[in-house]
Amino acid sequence: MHYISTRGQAPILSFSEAMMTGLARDGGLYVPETVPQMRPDEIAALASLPYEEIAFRVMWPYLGGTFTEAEFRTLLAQAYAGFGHAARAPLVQLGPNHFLLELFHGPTLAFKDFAMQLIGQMMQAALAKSGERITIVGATSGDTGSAAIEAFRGLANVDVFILFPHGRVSDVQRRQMTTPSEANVHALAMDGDFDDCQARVKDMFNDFAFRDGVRLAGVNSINWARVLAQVVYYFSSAVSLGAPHREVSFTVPTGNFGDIFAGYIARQMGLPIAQLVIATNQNDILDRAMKSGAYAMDGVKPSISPSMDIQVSSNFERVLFDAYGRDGAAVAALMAELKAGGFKISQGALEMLRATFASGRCSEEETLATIQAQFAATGEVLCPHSAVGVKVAEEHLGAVPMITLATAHPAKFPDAVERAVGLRPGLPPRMSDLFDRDERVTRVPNDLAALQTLIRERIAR
Ligand SMILES: Cc1ncc(COP(=O)(O)O)c(C=O)c1O
Ligand SMILES: N[C@@H](CCOP(=O)(O)O)C(=O)O
Repeated sequence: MHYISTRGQAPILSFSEAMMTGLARDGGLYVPETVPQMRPDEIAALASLPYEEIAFRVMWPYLGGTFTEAEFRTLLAQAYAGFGHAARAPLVQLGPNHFLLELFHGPTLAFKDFAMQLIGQMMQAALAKSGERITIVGATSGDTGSAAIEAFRGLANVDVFILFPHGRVSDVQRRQMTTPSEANVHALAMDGDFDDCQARVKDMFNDFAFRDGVRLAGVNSINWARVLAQVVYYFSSAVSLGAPHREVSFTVPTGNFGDIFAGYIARQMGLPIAQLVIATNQNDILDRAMKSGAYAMDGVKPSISPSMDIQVSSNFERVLFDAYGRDGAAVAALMAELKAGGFKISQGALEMLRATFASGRCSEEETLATIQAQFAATGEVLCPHSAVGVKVAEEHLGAVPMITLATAHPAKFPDAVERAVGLRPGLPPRMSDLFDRDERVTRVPNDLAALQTLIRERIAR
């Protein structure tokens, strides 16, 4: 199994190399050279298996001998042992043909734990073999950062630096990042928005002297292993509703396009997915791009679903690579245009995208109204991101069962939930002292050189 860059100019890597590399050296993202297929009988056999076994069968063909079967099963068991629900990703019914996939039962209460807990295990195992030390630098709009810190805190051979946009994450998200006391955790509150944080991380990867000097690793969804781990719950939920004998559709609250790209990969592998619906908040660049064919930036507007306040949707590059017939030069040209504000998607590529994805947008008022309506109708308390998904899914309901991804626990966004339903969702008991813990955070400018100096100094200590 080999991994190639979406821009066509970087070395071809194995799975373990791609996992430890993060961004490709030509600035692109790694994708599998060919997508492994699962036959209908293999998919049917997943029904009623434990989540970890489904994960094993879905992911194993991608690993190319990085681990033995026994090693990988152990890593999976360790990754999901800390989840607060036996099913890991339970499905609840919202309506006659509408289901909610609860992805917030992991240690930091967001879907990021599914991949981050496993990457933590896989990277540790790889580092134990190589004896290396790495520096993880990640960008977050709130959830990736807390999940990464939880997965890597206290490890002897890893420093983890997380850039988050100052003042633009919820108090719970910020405290999840700033209260761990381990010396290898570095929470950095940066001036700017998430796109700025993500751009600085990519700049660090594109500065080879820095990248090689600190042995930079990435745990954002630029890392293929993140996407791969998220493919699993598309299979687990679809088979529980009758796939492969019955088609299902998914609606995915979308920002950086990683989660829905995982659904796209599940479809490529053979899972019968009728529709993949992109759901955006008021930062609706993806919905506009799907409707108009123009990917045009118009500034990030802070919202009550802050984790999706994103304009530079990193993984869109991965699907563009396929939409442009895997032409790396064409993708590189589009990404160069994006730096100047946007690009026009070619007619052929747009047709491919529209054949695969539908899209919709949810305003702030609609988000609040959806939280309220779902609570009244079903008792389910949605986080604002999941509410964006539910609202857009409702516009796409039909004969095929629809699964909407619930990406975070409502307690991570208590202000928005309280505005909608008048009650403040509580954190699980293990986090009940989150607001009593001391915070440790460094305020940093949106300045590459200053960030690099800080990182070099911290890891030299
Ligand atoms: C709670 C929540 N929902 C949805 C998203 C969007 O996911 P993606 O960036 O993979 O599209 C994010 C951030 O990524 C998130 O944190
Ligand atoms: N919403 C994310 C943004 C980063 O996305 P990633 O999937 O690329 O790590 C967050 O919560 O940080």
